[in-house]
Amino acid sequence: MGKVFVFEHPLIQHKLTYIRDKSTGTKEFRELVDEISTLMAFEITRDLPLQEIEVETPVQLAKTNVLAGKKMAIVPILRAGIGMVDGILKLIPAAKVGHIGLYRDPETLQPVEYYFKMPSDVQERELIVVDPMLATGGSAIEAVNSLKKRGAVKIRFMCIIAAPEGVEALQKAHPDVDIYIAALDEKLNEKGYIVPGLGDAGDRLFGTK
Ligand SMILES: O=P(O)(O)OC[C@H]1O[C@H](OP(=O)(O)OP(=O)(O)O)[C@H](O)[C@@H]1O
Ligand SMILES: O=c1cc[nH]c(=O)[nH]1
Ligand SMILES: [Mg+2]
Repeated sequence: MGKVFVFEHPLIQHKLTYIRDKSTGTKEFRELVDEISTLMAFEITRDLPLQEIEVETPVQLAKTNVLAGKKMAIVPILRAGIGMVDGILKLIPAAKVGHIGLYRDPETLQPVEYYFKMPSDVQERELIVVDPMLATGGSAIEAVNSLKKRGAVKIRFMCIIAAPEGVEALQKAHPDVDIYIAALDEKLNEKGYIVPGLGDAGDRLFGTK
């Protein structure tokens, strides 16, 4: 079963409060999503492998660590996932970026894929699929299905707010995928929105409502 990590860092929790607030406008919402994504990237990279090298300090030779150069890619689910990419790239600047276009049909809540473009070596990369919202889990499950179809094997999923229903569904469909969350909310409402949530992440990021 995939592990679930909830990032309870005070800075993340503080910023989350302001993206939930309906009076927060597009500019500030976008900036906060960017900042939260950077903070989450700091937490998610805790297990990156290191290798020991030697450098000469002004005093003497020191054995010290550098990143071992893991191949990574960030995979935003369009549209809303785009809002998380730059914040993550600030900490992992060499990561490649693949895009999956998916929208959730408002009636059926089923995901509809309209775009897919990955780095050519996707099979070798460690992938972090990102989307601010994990609601029913349909979009995340479909995104991971599409990646696995192209041979991806190392996949993690990172979102800002998740509903318990979505976490359970994603764990069941893809038990090999660990899930990283800033806030695990109460439930879904009858329209499939996360409660209390923050509303429609894509609309709030891009000002389309
Ligand atoms: O877990 P689910 O029930 O599938 O819902 C979550 C999905 O819904 C939202 O996207 P939306 O369909 O609104 O598309 P958008 O990003 O273009 O606004 C959100 O960004 C997720 O991708
Ligand atoms: O609460 C929700 C659920 C799905 N998608 C969103 O953007 N928000
Ligand atoms: Mg949306």
